[in-house]
Order: sequence, then structure tokens, then C-alpha cells
Amino acid sequence: MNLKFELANDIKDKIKLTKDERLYYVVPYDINENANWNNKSYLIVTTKRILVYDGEKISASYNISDCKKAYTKSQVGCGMLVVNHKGVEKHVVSYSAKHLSRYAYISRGINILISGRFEEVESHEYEKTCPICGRAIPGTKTCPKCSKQGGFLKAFLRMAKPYKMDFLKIFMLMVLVAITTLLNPEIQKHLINDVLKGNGGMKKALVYLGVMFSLSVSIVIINILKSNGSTKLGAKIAADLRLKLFKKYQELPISFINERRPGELLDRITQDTKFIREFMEDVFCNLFAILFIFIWDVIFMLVLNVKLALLTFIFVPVVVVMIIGFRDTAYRIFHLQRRKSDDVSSDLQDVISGMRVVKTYGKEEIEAERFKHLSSEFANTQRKNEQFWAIFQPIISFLMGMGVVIVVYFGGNDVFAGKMSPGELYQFIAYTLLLFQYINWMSWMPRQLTMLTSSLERINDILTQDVYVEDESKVKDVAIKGEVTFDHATFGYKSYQPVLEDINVTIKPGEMIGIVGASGTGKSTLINLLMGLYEVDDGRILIDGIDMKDIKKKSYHSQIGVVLQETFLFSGTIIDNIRFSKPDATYDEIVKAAKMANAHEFICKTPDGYNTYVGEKGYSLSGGERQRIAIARAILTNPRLLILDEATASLDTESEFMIQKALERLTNGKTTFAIAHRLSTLKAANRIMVIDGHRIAEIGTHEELLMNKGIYYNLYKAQVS
Ligand SMILES: Nc1ncnc2c1ncn2[C@@H]1O[C@H](COP(=O)(O)OP(=O)(O)OP(=O)(O)O)[C@@H](O)[C@H]1O
Repeated sequence: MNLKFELANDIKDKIKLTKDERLYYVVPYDINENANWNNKSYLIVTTKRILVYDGEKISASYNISDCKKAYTKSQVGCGMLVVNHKGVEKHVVSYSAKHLSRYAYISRGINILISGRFEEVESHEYEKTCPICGRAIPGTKTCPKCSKQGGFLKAFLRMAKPYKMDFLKIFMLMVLVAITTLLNPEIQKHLINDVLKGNGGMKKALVYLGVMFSLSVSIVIINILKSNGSTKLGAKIAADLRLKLFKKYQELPISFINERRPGELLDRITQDTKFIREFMEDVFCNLFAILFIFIWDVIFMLVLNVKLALLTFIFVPVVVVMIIGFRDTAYRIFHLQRRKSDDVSSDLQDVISGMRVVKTYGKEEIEAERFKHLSSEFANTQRKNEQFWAIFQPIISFLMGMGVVIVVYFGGNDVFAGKMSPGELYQFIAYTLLLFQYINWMSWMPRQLTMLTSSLERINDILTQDVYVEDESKVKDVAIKGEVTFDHATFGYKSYQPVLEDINVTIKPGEMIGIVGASGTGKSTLINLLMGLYEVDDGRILIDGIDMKDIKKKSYHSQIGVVLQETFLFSGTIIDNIRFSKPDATYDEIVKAAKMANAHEFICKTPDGYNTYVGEKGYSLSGGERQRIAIARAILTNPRLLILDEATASLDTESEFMIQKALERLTNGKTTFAIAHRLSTLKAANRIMVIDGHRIAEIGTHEELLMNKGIYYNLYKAQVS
């Protein structure tokens, strides 16, 4: 997200930077003091001042040294930046919702300057609206309308690069097809002129027929080889793209995955790669052969009879203009169709994974109705798309076909006038028919290319996303002892909405800390940060005094264990699921872990013991059983840091007892973060941390917090009574 827009020179002159003053942020604001839309107005932040440029003049200026704090206020569809200037809250600028994130960064940047530091804030978020056309960007990194110019060929070449040799082989076969195809009319001319006009005998005729036969057989053989090669190449490219996308999904930050709908991500792997494969099989394998034939065909026609050739091409410019004219419409409809397809896939995915809830509440009909609506919207766009091509393509074929009529009429006249031999006219008509046969094929090209462009764009949107790559020279393997420090840690899922602010706490190695607080206060967020799923926006998380960012992710994750309320089991056997945390664990290690997790007994009672297949999400196991598998998973890696998120919530007393016992074994001597709503489950905790109002509201032992008579005391009282 751009935080430093380019300023015109006349505005720069008005800022009048002093000698040691630097320009840090320049961002537009679009609502003026009368609540009207505003253009070309900027908020400018230098190392010393906050300036407001209202489109004509610098209308306000605040010295940073006089400010205490900057913050943003979100309102419906808009927001405002406020600074505390000389003790008075000053409204600096207002902006529409599209700038909410941008101003969150700016207020953070101003606060850093207020605190006397000079780090510049950067934003890795993408723009939500296109800076060129101003439209909302619909689920892709760049605006589909503005990005498509010139980008397609590059994207295609980038995709094709690893398969150079395969492309070359197919290309050679295409050239062979073209040569053999173009030779046929030449032989036919000789057959008519040399043999049929009475100059040659049966022997000569048989020779020509033999050559024609051999050419036809060669065309068939080369075509088979070519189609085979293209099919293989198409399947190979599609498989490679699927794998690349899959790997990329795993590398992308969880925030990116959360922002996209599952169906949309799924469609890019299944549908878009399928379009590319189909393009390779149906279009690409003929593309160059046809272009080659086309060019030579035109040359032959011009050599044979220039006048006739030019008359044949009379409609070509009309067709080209039509194709260019309708390119944008075709592109837009295709993009819409792909998005509607995403909607259908996402809804289907939602309903299938939430089928239990749907059935429990008897909402099958409502869901079917919703699906029907989405499906018919998709069908409508698909219909519009097909209708468009159903009209467009025959018009193009018709226009091009008119050329044959012209050839027959004018060519016939030339033969009658003795300017052309019948063989030459036959050859010319053969070339014209060939030309129109391929033009007809090419009239499908805009459609195929639009499909390919749209799919390539959606695939590239994912593949070109920036991912955080560890700098091998900076990160290191660390044997964790277990001290965890939150040092002024601040984080929000949305940059303008902090969930946790200025968290400061140190947890000693082996300490168990309970995390409590009302629902939605940020308990899970705290452990999400600790699990490395998100990075803090400000401040640091230190593990044994080392910034988490400087520890190799693989090394860190191999030393943490997690037991969450909802245990996700992959489709596979129980043993596979336990082994997930440590793929090289031996059978004995797994059984030992399962015994410690109080899981061995129930596993032995399942039909195939450790080899029992647990279906998708492990539905065939009870909540308590799944939980114990998760504990066994955690035990297996002997983690130094343990994260328990309501591990015993919603379990019956017996299960809870079994799990408590297993957890006691697991947590022994390990730094443990345990979230709990039922405070009784935190008896073993050394300290308890209460989160409220984005911050740590209270921290201490159970007894200390009770004596405080604060939030914890009230929560405890409410639960006991
Ligand atoms: N992936 C997400 N994207 C955006 N906002 C989120 C996300 N996850 C949580 N939030 C928001 O962050 C806030 C804190 O959520 P969090 O899950 O950390 O609360 P919690 O204290 O664990 O709640 P609970 O006790 O109900 O589980 C909530 O307002 C929630 O809506």
C-alpha cells in the first residue's frame, strides 16, 4: 500500500522543508471539512511536521514536537485522523473507507515520530482500489482491466519458459504439417494442368496421385505426433501449475488465505489450470501451424494473382476491427463468469463442510435456494457469454466466407478471358478455401485467448504474491529453553483495528500461564502470534531473549506443541495423524505418546487399532478422542512451548478427567500458555493473565487476582456461584 504518493513540484515548493527535515509520508484524503468529496488534497508528514494540503494551499500545520498522540477514528464508510496537539484533540483530515488501512499506518508512523524515533512505517498490504481506473480490485492483486495491457504475452512466456524443448518439438511438427498441407494444392494444379488437360498419361497421373496420397498420410502421422505431444505438454504444464499453486498456498500468510474464499482458491487449482491444459491441447497444438500456413497461403495467393488475392482480403480489416472492438467486452464477461463460478464453488464448499449444522437446523431448503440463486447467476453469465460468441463468431465466419464468392466470380471471368489456367484457378480456390478454413478456426481465437488470459491472470495473481522468505544469514536454529517475552507487542487483523495493544509480559521457562478474558478480547489472537501464524505490527515477541523473527521457522515450529479446542484430523489412519508432528517417529514412540495421552486404550478398541482410518476431519471419533490424539501429537515432539486453547472445553466429566491427566503429563516442566473459559481448569497455572480492552488488564496468581477484586474476581465469583 502506497504511503508516499508523488507530489507535484508546486506542492513540494509550498512545503518548504527545512535543512534537516525529511518527507516521510504523503497520502491523499478525499473528504473535506464540509463533508464533500475532495480531490488532489494530501496529508503530508515530514520528520518535523504534519501538514494538510487542501488542493490549493497548506491549510494546517502541526509540529510533531507539540503532539502527544495520533489515532484514527473509524466511522460508517469513512474515518478521520486525530492528533492530540498541545493537549487539544485536533481533527486533521477525513477520508473514505478505501483509505482506512492507509491512515492506520500513517497514525502509527506519526506516533513513532512523536516518540522520538525515526523508523519509517512500510505497508505490505495491497491496494483495494486500482490507482489507475479507481475501480475496486476484485480478488486479484492488480486490476484486471488495467493490468491486462501487455501483460499477457509476458505471463505466457514466463509460464512456457521451463518447457522450451517441448515447445520446440511441437513447433517443428507444426512446420512440417504446414509444409505438407501447402504442397497439396501445388500438386493438384499440376494434376489438372499437366495431366487432365491431356498432356500426360496415366503413369504421370499415378505419380501425382501417389505424391498426394503420401502427403495426406504424412499429414495424418505428423498430426498424431503433434496432438500427442501437445496433450502431454498441456497435462505437464497443468500438473506443474497445480503443484506450484498448492505450494504457494502453503507459503502464503494465513491472513491472505483467510481473506480469500476457499472455493475461489480451489477454482484456481482445478478450473484455471484445466483451461490452460485445454488451450494447449485444442489451440496451441495448431496455432503456429495455422499461422504458418496462413502466411504462406497469403503469399502464394498474391504470387498467383494479386488482384484476386486483394479482393479476397477485402473483409479482413472489418474482422480485425470487430475483434479489437469487442475484446474488452469479451474479457469482462469472461472475468465475471469466473467470479460467479468462484461463488458457486465457495458456497458448495461451505455447505458440504457445514452439512451437520445445516441438517441440525433443518435449513436444507434455504441452502438449496441460496445455491440455486448463485448457480442461476453463474448460468446467466455463462449464457450471456455463449450468446455473445454465438453471434460474434458466425458473423466473422460469414464475412470471411464472402471472399470465396468473390474469388469464384472474378477468377471465373479471368479463366474465360484466358488470363488464368483452370489449374491455377483450382489452385487459387484451394488456397482460398484453406485460408478461410483457418480463418474460421482463428475466429475462435479471441475466445480462447480471453479464457487463457483470464486463467493465467488468476493463477499469476497467486504465484506473484510476495511471501516472506527467511534470510538464511539472519535466522538461526535455537534450542528453546522456554522464556517468552511480549515486548510492546501490538497486532490487529486489520491494520486499522488493533486487537492487542502494547502487550508487555515475560513468562519464565517452565511457567504455566492461564489466559482469561471475555469472548473476543484477543486470547486466541495472542496465541496465534505465539504460534507464528501472524507477525506483530509493532513491538516484538522474544523467545529466550531472541526476536522470534530471527529464529528459523522450522526450528521454532518443531519445538512448540499445540492442542486446540477443535482438533483437525487429516484423512488417513490414526497413526498417520499422530505422526503428523514428527514424520520420522517410530511405532514404539507413537504408542508411548498415545499411552501418555490416555489415547492408547480407545485406539486399541477401534476396528483396526492404530491403522483405523479416520475420515475427513476425523468425524468418526468423539471430541475427547480427537483431543487425546492431538495431545499424543504434541507429546511426540517433546515441545518446549505448549499452547492449549480451551483443550478441555465442551467435554464430559470423564473425558475431561482423562484429558486433564494427559495434559498434566504433557505440560510438566514446559512453558505453557493455556486459554480457559472455565477458570477451574487453570488450577495448575502459576500465573493468570486477564485480557481486556486490547491490553493485559490484570496478571498474577489466582490468589493475588482474587484479592485484587478486579475482572478476574468477578469472573470467578460468577462461575463459582
Ligand atoms: N482471522 C481473523 N480476521 C479478522 N478478525 C479476527 C480474526 N480472528 C479473530 N478476529 C477478531 O479479533 C478479535 C479477537 O478475537 P479472538 O479470537 O482472539 O478472541 P478470543 O478472546 O479468543 O475469543 P473467544 O474467547 O470467543 O474465543 C475479535 O474481535 C475477532 O472478531
